[in-house]
Amino acid sequence: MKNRTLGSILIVAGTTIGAGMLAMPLATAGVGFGATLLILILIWLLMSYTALLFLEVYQHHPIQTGLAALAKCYLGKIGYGITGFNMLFLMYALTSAYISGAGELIASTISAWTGQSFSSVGGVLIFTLMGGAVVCVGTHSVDFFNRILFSAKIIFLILMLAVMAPHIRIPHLLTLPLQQGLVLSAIPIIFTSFGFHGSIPSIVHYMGGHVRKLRCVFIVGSAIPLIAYIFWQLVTLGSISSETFIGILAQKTGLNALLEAARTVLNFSHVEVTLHLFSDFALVTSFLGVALGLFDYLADLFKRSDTAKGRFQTGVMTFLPPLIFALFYPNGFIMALGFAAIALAVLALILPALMVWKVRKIHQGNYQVWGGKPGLLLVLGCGFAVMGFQIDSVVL
Ligand SMILES: N[C@@H](Cc1ccccc1)C(=O)O
Repeated sequence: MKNRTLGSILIVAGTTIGAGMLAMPLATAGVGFGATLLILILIWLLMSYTALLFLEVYQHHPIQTGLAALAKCYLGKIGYGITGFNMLFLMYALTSAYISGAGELIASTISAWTGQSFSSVGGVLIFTLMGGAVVCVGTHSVDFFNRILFSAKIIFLILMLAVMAPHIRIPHLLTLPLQQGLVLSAIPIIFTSFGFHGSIPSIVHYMGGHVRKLRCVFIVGSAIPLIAYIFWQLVTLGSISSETFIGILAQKTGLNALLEAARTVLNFSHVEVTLHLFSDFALVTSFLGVALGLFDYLADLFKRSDTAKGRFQTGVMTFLPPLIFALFYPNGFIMALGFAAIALAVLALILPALMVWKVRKIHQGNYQVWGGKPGLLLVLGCGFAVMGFQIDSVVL
């Protein structure tokens, strides 16, 4: 059983650390390290708190119950519909982000190899065909690739932090926030980076619903990304001055801006290569997990058969909408991660707060998360605030 606890902690940390992390320095370039650190800690507290709220709900249900079924039980048909819609929206937005991010990386690699500029449209098509094929072939192939890539992601994360650490310059970390607006628009991206809540049902199931162990899994599993993100922000904001970063962001967008900043400032090829490889692994592992979830969800929703023809049809439904998004918005990586925050705010904040509100009226459970009604109201308020910040940054 001990192994399962450790395994679950790693699943939580592994699902959380992903492509959102790559967008973080781009979103916080003008925010300054101090403010970023505060936001990271607050969002971690919020996200681990709501994972515990889900646990409080689960103690009254069989461990195989899914999120939508829980919502139906406490929030009726409307709650069920809203949850299902937001799950789809979240998975589509994330898959779109991963496809456009990976397309950019592939295009920049091919350009560097051939010495000729290769458009990100080509990169997007190559990635969708390859990644889509792996997912359509089935869960076994995803599991196989994921194990290797997951280990590579963690190794390269540590390696990348180590090679970038000597380049930290303290004055860069002391820069104060430039504009309040930048802080607000960075929040949805950081928020998405702490998301893992879609995996809560499978982890509760895997751990047999053991509340004490699951508490540890969610707290420790989400604290590992917090530590990784703090170091990541230290090395990126510490080695690249915010003026340089903003200057580069004005010319280039998305992931290429991050790589370009590393190239101009750090000027060491091994740093750039490590950063590039980490980005590849982070994108691909996030993509496989989320795209497989979306594929299975659609297959179930539209009752597609498990034959080659049925899987092909589901594959088209899974990948065509994100592909169209990535083709229309070649630099849509950050934009799509921001949109994901809207659906995640519903699923990871508003939904658990409302469910626990109802649960406490109906049942007398053994396990009750600390904080009472003010805690739940605060979570609800944060949910609407995150949605508001994202909508605001799109509209302005
Ligand atoms: N945290 C993930 C995104 C994610 C959000 C919600 C659920 C699952 C995954 C990332 O950074 O890529």
